Amino acid sequence: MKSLDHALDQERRYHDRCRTALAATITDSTEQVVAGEGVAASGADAEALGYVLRSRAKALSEEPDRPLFFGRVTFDESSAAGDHLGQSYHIGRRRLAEHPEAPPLVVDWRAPVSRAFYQAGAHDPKGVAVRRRFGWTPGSSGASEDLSSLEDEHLAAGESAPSLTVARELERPRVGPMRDIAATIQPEQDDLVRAPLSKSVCVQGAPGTGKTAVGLHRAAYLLYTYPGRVQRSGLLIVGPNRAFLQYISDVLPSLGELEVRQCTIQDEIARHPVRAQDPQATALVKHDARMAQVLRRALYARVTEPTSSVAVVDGSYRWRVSLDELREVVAGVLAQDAPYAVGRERVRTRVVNVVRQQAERRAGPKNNEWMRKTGRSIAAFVDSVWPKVRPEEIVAAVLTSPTALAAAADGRLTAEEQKALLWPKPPRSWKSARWSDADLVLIDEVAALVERPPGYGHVVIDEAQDLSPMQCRVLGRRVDLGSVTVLGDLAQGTTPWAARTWPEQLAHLGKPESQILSLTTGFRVPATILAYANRLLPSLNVSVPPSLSFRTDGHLAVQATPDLTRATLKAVQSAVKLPGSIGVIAAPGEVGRLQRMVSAAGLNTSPPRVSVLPAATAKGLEFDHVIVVEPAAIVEGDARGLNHLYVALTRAVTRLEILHRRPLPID
Ligand SMILES: Nc1ncnc2c1ncn2[C@@H]1O[C@H](COP(=O)(O)OP(=O)(O)OP(=O)(O)O)[C@@H](O)[C@H]1O
Repeated sequence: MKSLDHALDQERRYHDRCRTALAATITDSTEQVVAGEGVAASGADAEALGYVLRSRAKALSEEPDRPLFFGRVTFDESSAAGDHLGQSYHIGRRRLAEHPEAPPLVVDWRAPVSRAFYQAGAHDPKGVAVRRRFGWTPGSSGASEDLSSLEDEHLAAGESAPSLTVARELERPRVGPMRDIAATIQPEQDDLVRAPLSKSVCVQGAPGTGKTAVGLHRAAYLLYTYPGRVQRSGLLIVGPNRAFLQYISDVLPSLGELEVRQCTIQDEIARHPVRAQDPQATALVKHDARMAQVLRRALYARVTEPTSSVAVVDGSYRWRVSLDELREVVAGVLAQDAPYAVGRERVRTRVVNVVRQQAERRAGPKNNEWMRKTGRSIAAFVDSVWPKVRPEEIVAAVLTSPTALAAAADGRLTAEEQKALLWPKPPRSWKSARWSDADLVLIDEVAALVERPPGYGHVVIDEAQDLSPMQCRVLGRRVDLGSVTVLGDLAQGTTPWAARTWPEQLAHLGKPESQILSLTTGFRVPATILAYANRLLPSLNVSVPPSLSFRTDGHLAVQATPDLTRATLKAVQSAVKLPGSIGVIAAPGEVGRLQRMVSAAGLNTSPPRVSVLPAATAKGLEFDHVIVVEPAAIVEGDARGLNHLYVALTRAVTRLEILHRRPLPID
């Protein structure tokens, strides 16, 4: 006991030293902003240097006050310890040193040396003699006295026991947004987080296995490990909805990464406001991969064969390009399969070149100005064979004109599917069209055929099972040359087009080479609740590896009641007496009424602890207490109703209460 107290005291003193170093770093960075502007060679350099220093000072000062390390590894004298023989390192969310050249007091969790902290085990200690985990008072703002416990594993001596610190962290009540898991990343998660930038991975993971956490930590890892490449090419995180983005919004900033774009797929393609909603039959056709071919045909139907030769007046000369030559030019450019806008310019350039050859034979070399002028003089010809188009115009034509649609969709869509696509009341022109969500996906498809969109170096896609083939294409073309981290669970597919297999989804994303891996240890849902939810799996028509829960705690109650409203109110009233967040999940039609009831009963605390929501919105979120109201109503009226219920049941961190009046749709 005495030696433990002594060790704790030593570590608290070390933490004091780290705090002093951090305070000095913040002061230094702020001073450097001023000094940096003075030392730069030119105004532009000063601007650039000032920007870097200001960003660093801002990032440091915006970091929350919190403990500066969470772990420590001490290497042994074996060859497995490599360069770190006998060394000891504290590990935290950011590197800390007393001055830039000094050895670090704390190493960043993403540094190569930290890997041993996450990966070492008694079966393979990786040169680690002792792994130490620190226990801090929950919510600590980093006062050294808050260091309340430490736990040592003597790995080299073959000692291995489940960590109490990790278990405590997993069982902590969840209030507010998602937390980072840098202190407790598990080995199978760490492998995914640290996969090289060039590698595309697809993670199939049961509810609560940490897919979202892994995706966010992978983003932070890539930014740290490949700073130039990733920042230059850009990193994008795509989530299913606003509530989810809000929920995850604190994780990257808490890991020191403030500037990553996190958005929904709708945000990424929001060229117009969404002002219409498609019937499901229509949306299903619009989201089908065959629409890509239909739209391509519709776009290239605008390209027509030249019908007469072209004459160019050039001072006293008159040059001619024959019909055969023009046809050859257009056919040649079409065969190159370049983006539509590039093709249009190539037609112009090639015709100009034909004219130039004639002109140079007769009148000597021609300069760029001559080329530009000649290009302008054949504008009418270019417009006639390869007209300028707006993507909206092409989509509107397909949705308005049965003949244009039939020509583009012949052999691809059935007559019934074509009928489902046509607008019941077409707008006067595309400019006054009321676009739906799916229409924006179609517009993006055409826009990318016209001109390639700028891409990202890496895209992390969460809840990827829910993307339609056409949405996959939206993201795929934005990461054409980069890599992806695809995260999802086929069993949680709730959209009408949700994927049934990963290879299919990856093909739509244009990343068929991605390695498919699974996470099978659940960190959210306690074993009893998971076992109950898993009874739905055989009915979900997907093949997913079984998962096991890390958590043995938890409480499950299933209650039949004649009065659902009263029972829900009572359940919420009892839940608010316990710590943690509360989620009431019900059929969409019931949500408004239950929300009003919760407000009327004065159960809305500030910050709010009770959320009433449908399963689709609860996706990706978690609550300490979940109250699922009338499972039969959640299931009915939706082809993926059982998947919605599976999502609802697997949001619970500690307690799940199921209230029902009708028979349960669970065997
Ligand atoms: N290694 C870990 N240490 C501590 N907490 C963890 C760890 N891995 C996951 N968690 C926690 O488990 C919970 C579930 O994680 P997460 O939301 O990332 O899972 P998921 O697989 O995306 O779930 P779902 O499919 O249901 O959306 C979160 O609270 C997360 O912080």
